[in-house]
Amino acid sequence: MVKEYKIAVIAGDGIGPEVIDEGINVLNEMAKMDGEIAFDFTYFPWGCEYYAETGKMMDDDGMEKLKGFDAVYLGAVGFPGVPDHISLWDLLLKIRKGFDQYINIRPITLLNGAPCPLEGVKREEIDMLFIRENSEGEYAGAGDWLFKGKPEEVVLQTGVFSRKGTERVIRYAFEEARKMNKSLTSISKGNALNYSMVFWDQIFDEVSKEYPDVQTYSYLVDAASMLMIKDPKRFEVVVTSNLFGDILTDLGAAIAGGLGLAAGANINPERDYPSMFEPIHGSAPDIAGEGIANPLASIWSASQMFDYFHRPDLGARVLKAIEDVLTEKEYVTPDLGGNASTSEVGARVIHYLKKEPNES
Ligand SMILES: NC(=O)c1ccc[n+]([C@@H]2O[C@H](COP(=O)([O-])OP(=O)(O)OC[C@H]3O[C@@H](n4cnc5c(N)ncnc54)[C@H](O)[C@@H]3O)[C@@H](O)[C@H]2O)c1
Ligand SMILES: O=C(O)C[C@@H](O)C(=O)O
Ligand SMILES: [K+]
Ligand SMILES: [Mn+2]
Repeated sequence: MVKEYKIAVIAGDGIGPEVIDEGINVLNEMAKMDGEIAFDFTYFPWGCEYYAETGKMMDDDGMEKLKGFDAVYLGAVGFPGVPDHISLWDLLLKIRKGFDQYINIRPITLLNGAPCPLEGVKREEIDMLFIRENSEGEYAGAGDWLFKGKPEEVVLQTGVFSRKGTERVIRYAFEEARKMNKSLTSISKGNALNYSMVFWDQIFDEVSKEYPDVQTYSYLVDAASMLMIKDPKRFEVVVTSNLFGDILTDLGAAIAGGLGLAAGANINPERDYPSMFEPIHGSAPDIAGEGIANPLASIWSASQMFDYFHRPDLGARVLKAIEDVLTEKEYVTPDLGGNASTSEVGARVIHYLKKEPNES
């Protein structure tokens, strides 16, 4: 019996559609080769162009439309002409929050063949799994803008850390660390953020008592960003807040091959709502339309989708094909020092996917 998964595709803006096309080719090819699963893709034209035409980033009943899907596959949102806070809040954050995708899984792993700007670091020393809080914190959208335009103008942006929200992401991270037999590092800022991060640290301590078998570390975010460069092997599973996780995973991407190689999964662990898979990069307006965007991050997020659908064997095969392409180096995009196009890289991944089971 073939199991069919219904995927909502929001390719979005800029390089989004370019990289998503390649990810979809990989998903289809892998499914075809496996024979036991299949995908049914439905495309939604939402994003900044849609906004320019309709004044909306997505349809009013957009969330209702997405609800019945097994997953969302997203490219990127945001483009010059639409304020970034509108494109982010009316589409990406709306989905993350509306579908309670409170876990953001971002692997920072230096694959074979991927370039690393750090000297003297062994490949296996960069292998982290970031678990970013994805529903509240600094991104709660709580605040105010008072006396707009007046001399006494004041803005407030309030971090919201609920006990439920903080506990569930920390507990999720402990479970992952236990499963993987790895240490867990919490990254916070309890010295300056005297409410939110003192609370975060307290919850981390509380939950850690339930996991005496998991080795823990705790760093302030400023020191952590330095240590990720100077001594990346310290970090295995990492749990951190929404904003810190956003920043540190771009930093992580930089030491693990760049943004063109960094994938992320927005997960609703209870599976009450669809989860969403996307490269962590944005729409890259500076290279959009040139056909040179690196599709490997979006293909890696397709691999995360296989993991999520209980087929880690297929996820691992996709990742292996990405590594084959990186190791060969002949078909990589300019960000990785090559001159291949987006579609050439996608085709090369499929070439290796087809080869793998028998020949490697
Ligand atoms: N999740 C998302 O959809 C998301 C994430 C980040 C930024 N954004 C939005 O994207 C827009 C651009 O933001 P930005 O420039 O700060 O970040 P960005 O990630 O789009 O680009 C940063 C730099 O990395 C390069 N880059 C990114 N992805 C690449 C790829 N796959 N291949 C090769 N090079 C790549 C870009 O060319 C650019 O030089 C903004 O509107 C922003 O709000 C969206
Ligand atoms: O979460 C965000 O701020 C949007 C984007 O920067 C991301 O990392 O997904
Ligand atoms: K993205
Ligand atoms: Mn980001």
